[in-house]
Amino acid sequence: MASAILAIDQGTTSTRAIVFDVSLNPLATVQQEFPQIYPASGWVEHDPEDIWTSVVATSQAVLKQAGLVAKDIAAIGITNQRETVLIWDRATGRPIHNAIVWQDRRTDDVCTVLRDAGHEATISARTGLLLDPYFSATKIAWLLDRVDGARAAAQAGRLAFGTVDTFLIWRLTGGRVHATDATNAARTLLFDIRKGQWDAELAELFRVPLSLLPEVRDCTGDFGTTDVFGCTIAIRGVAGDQQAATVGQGCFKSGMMKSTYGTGCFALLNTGAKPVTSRNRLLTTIAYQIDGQRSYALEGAIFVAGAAVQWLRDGLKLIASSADTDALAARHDPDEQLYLVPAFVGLGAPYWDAQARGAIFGLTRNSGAADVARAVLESVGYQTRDLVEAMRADWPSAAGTVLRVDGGMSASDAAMQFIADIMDAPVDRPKVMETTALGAAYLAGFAAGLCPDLDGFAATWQCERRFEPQMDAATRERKWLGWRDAVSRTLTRD
Ligand SMILES: Nc1ncnc2c1ncn2[C@@H]1O[C@H](COP(=O)(O)OP(=O)(O)O)[C@@H](O)[C@H]1O
Ligand SMILES: O=P(O)(O)OC[C@H](O)CO
Repeated sequence: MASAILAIDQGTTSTRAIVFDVSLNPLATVQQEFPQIYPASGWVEHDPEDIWTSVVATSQAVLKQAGLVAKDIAAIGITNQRETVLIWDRATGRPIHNAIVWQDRRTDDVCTVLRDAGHEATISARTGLLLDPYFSATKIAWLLDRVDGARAAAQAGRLAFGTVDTFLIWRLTGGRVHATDATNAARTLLFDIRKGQWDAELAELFRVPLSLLPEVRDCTGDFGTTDVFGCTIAIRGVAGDQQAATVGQGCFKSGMMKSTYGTGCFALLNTGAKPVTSRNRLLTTIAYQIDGQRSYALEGAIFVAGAAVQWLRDGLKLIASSADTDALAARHDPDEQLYLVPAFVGLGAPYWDAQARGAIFGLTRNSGAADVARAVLESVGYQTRDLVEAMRADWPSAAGTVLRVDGGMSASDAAMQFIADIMDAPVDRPKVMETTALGAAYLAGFAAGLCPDLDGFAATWQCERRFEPQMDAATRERKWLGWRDAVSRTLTRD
């Protein structure tokens, strides 16, 4: 009898496949990085075939590593980098262009035009999002306008759009299923998060034909079956990666919050069955949808967290591996106070300034590599506090909330300690750090009738380490004011 669940976590810089047993213990993990393509300043693309081959290769390898075969897999869960746009030919399955990645800023001018025309309030009220190139809609229109013949082909119904989940489902099912889940749909700027359906007026405003869009299902929906791995396996769980991490962290009660430190950093605060409108430029999003019931979250999205560590490694070549960051930063001079504002692709929440660019402040002749590394780690803490302050202002009952952390960069003890220090609040790191994949596996396992209900699953969450705040109040305040000043100097608009 099938006794395991395969989670596919298709992230921004790498794809992971993880096999869990039905008690949701991880049995094996295989990870593969794939190339980032930077065709112009502020542009970021992925080759869809790199995404696809990395998914197939890691899934096959993880089965082998766990000593399993395809018929041992009861269900597949898929979780993915969100907002990233793919368009493909329905007849051939061939993408018409590289994927335009969520970090890509090429459609900033379109967003400015729409904002100046006064559309942002309506768009925000319906989608919970803001007019920023981060989201999918303007990227879809860019592809339709810039790829030869694409708009005509779309109008003739020959093309399909999808975020990465949808593309993978299409490929895995051999083109039989064109579907997404509500959490991914909620990131497109085309989805009414209160009604739970595509919004025809927004589709017209963004010039996206409705015929391109996938069907929207529950996170625990039926997404068809795949024969790619040697026998027929059901795809039963789908969620955007930040929402999957919210599930994997067991943040099901209103007031619970998680923050994931991968390429970027995304904090989600569960606000329950009713969407909360932010007055502080946070996003309102769908946390998960099960049996047609939506739970909502306030989200703070930061574009650069671990990506700044990658910059230390690949750009500045100060470290050989991301894991070396803490050791280098530990050698920093406490009298040096550098601030790195990592606005490499603009700034996300709560600033939303696509034109801002990164800067380092406070350099002296004594500043060295260790000080820069320390500034990278601290930048993640400052940005987290930016988000949490905005959340507390929007939703005062968030005040006593403990932050549950995960993602590749949560392995950095120094970064996690600094987050606790600068927020003056405890930070909990779970035993299972692969919470994104765990969330996808749980959704698939629950849908397949193998896993307990939400409360039963939440009760299994275990803390690996709690980081308690240790910084004195005066230092915290001084550092915080320095960060606010540094950010204000990088902003290009109020
Ligand atoms: N020990 C570490 N210290 C600091 N950063 C780390 C560490 N390990 C991984 N990272 C960073 O975490 C990020 C990868 O996290 P991951 O969750 O895999 O991201 P994504 O899903 O966005 O691809 C990379 O940017 C990497 O530099
Ligand atoms: O792939 P990650 O973990 O960097 O997450 C990316 C987010 O989903 C973008 O919104």
